Amino acid sequence: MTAPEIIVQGQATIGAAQLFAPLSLSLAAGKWTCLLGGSGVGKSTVLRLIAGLQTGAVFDGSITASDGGEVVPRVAYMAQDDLLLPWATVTQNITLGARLRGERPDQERLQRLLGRVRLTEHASKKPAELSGGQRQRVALARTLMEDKPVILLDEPFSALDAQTRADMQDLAVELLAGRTVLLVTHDPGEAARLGHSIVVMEQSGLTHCPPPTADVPRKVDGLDTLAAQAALLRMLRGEAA
Ligand SMILES: Nc1ncnc2c1ncn2[C@@H]1O[C@H](COP(=O)(O)OP(=O)(O)OP(=O)(O)O)[C@@H](O)[C@H]1O
Repeated sequence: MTAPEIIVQGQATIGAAQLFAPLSLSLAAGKWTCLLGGSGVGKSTVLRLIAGLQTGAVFDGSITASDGGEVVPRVAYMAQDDLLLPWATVTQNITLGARLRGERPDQERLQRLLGRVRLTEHASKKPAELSGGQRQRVALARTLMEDKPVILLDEPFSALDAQTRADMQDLAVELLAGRTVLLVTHDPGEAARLGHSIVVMEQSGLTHCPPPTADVPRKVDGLDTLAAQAALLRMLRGEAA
C-alpha cells in the first residue's frame, strides 16, 4: 500500500464569521502530522473535511492527494466521540466497516487486534458495559481494522490512563507504519512523542513547530521530547517559544 501526501488548502466560514483564514496544510506521505490548537479553532473540522464528512462550516478550497487519486475512499477516521453502535458487541463494532461493505471480516486480524488493545475478554460485551477508556480502545481498534493508507485520529488517546496511553501510542505507530496520519491532540507531550511534523492551528493560520530529531515513537521522558513538549506548551499559552 502506498500512502499519498494529502494537501489541504483553503479557508472556512461559519455563517458570516471566519472559522479559519486561508491555510495550507500538507500531510507528508507515510508520516505522522500532529495538529494542536485551542478549543473551537477548527481542528476537528479539518479532519472531517478531509474525511468528506459534513461540518458546520463552509469550506472554500481544495483537498487533494499527491498522486492525483481520490482522497475520501482511502481514509479511515476516528472521531472524538467513539460513535460505537450501542446495540452491537465489541467485535461487531470493530468489524463494522467490513460488515457494511458486505465483506467477511478478517478473523485473524480481528483476534490479533483485540489482543493488542487488551479487549479479548470483553469481545462479547456491549459498549454500555465498558469503561470510557475501553470504549475508546474499541474505536481505535475499529480504525486500525480498516486497512487504509490515510488515517485521521481525533484525540484518540484522550480517555486512557497514562500507562495505557503510552502503550496505545506505541501500538498505533507500529500498526500505522507507512500510513499518512493526521492526529488531533490537546496534549503537547503526545505531539512531541508522535509527530514527524507538529503544527499549531490558530484562527489566523498555522505555525509549524520543529519536532525532536529522534524517530517516533519517542521516549516519553527523552530530553528532546520534554523540551519540545515544553516549547509547545509555551506556544499554546501564547508565550514566546
Ligand atoms: N455542526 C456544526 N454546526 C455549526 N457549527 C459547528 C458545528 N460543528 C462545529 N461547529 C463550530 O465550529 C467551530 C470549530 O469546531 P471544531 O470542532 O472543528 O473545533 P476544534 O478545534 O476541533 O475544537 P476542540 O478542540 O474543542 O475539539 C466551533 O466554533 C464549533 O462551535
